[in-house]
Amino acid sequence: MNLTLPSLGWDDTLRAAYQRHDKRGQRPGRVARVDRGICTVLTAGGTVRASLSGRMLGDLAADPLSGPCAGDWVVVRQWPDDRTTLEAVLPRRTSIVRAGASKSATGQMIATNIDTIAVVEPLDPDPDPGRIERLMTLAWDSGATPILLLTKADAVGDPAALALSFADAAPGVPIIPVSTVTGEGLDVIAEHVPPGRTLALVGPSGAGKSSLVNALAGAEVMVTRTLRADGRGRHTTSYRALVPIPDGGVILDTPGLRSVGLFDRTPGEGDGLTRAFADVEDLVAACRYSDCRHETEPGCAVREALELGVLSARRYDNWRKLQRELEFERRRVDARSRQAQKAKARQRQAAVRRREM
Ligand SMILES: Nc1nc2c(ncn2[C@@H]2O[C@H](COP(=O)(O)OP(=O)(O)OP(=O)(O)O)[C@@H](O)[C@H]2O)c(=O)[nH]1
Ligand SMILES: [Zn+2]
Repeated sequence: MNLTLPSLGWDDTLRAAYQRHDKRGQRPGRVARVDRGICTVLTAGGTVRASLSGRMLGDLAADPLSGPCAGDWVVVRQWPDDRTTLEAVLPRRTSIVRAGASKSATGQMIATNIDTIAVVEPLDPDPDPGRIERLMTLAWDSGATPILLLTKADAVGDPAALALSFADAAPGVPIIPVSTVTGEGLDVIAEHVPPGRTLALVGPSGAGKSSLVNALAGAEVMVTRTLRADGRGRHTTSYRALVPIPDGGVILDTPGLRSVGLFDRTPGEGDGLTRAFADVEDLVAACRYSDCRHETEPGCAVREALELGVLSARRYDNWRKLQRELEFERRRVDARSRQAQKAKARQRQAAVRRREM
């Protein structure tokens, strides 16, 4: 099995974006991983390790999210002295950002250019619908198409019935019971990742993500052998980050992706929550008052659905909780960007004063 650029997702849009970078010594590639500023990039000519160009470093200082990240399509440049630098990041189709855990206002780019994002939840022990909803919010926000994988289907009596009972937690999303023991559902997952497409798995530790990656990759040994054949086999681990599915696309699997939480992609939008809770949003739209707080107001469609049991109290409570979390995150991000703006203004004033002296 050969890893070609098209099998990794290289297409006409990317080709067009690459055009202005198309010079001698430069070529496109896809980032498999980033370790302390060194990027492992898969190119048509093999795997290369690239450091950031001066301009990329400058861009990065101005906007931390502009830096290369696993999944990015990039331009690398080969220098006569055999150094390789990363010159540019091509436009991203989708991205997963983790809310800035500490100082940053912008958050951290975790993975990009994902087409299908699988929320992975085990059927055994009991699945947690709240966790599914949380990750669905993240999945919708990324711009990729979510699917829900209920793993360890072999460990429960009636996986199909169980899957149905979780339909509420993920409206509008394909729900696929899978087992790496019996192989159930693996072909269905593969259908969601045709050649050129990228799949990412998110879910709790122990949900069975590694087992799924191995089962989907199937021909893991073959991949390793191909790597050795091109003489650059020493970076085999890099392929753990972008794993090809035979006759299909690739799986992007990074440690960062495995531990994502909720985040706020674009301050002021929170679109993922709206989509993950499309049913609740529909109810809200049907409330008599547009500023309904769904407490004691007459004509409240949300309360009515709760009383009728159409909407579960659990799901409703989780929706409110995630809303509060996003609101908190948004305020935090706003405060940080205000601080950053003030700091910039002070720097500018100081510069002006220096010139005037
Ligand atoms: N019965 C059953 N067990 C499974 C299945 N898939 C995985 N397991 C078991 O579940 C455990 C966790 O599987 P992993 O694939 O390591 O889970 P993970 O999500 O990668 O966990 P992290 O690496 O911590 O993120 C292992 O003991 C697997 O053998 C399955 O389809 N059926
Ligand atoms: Zn209401």
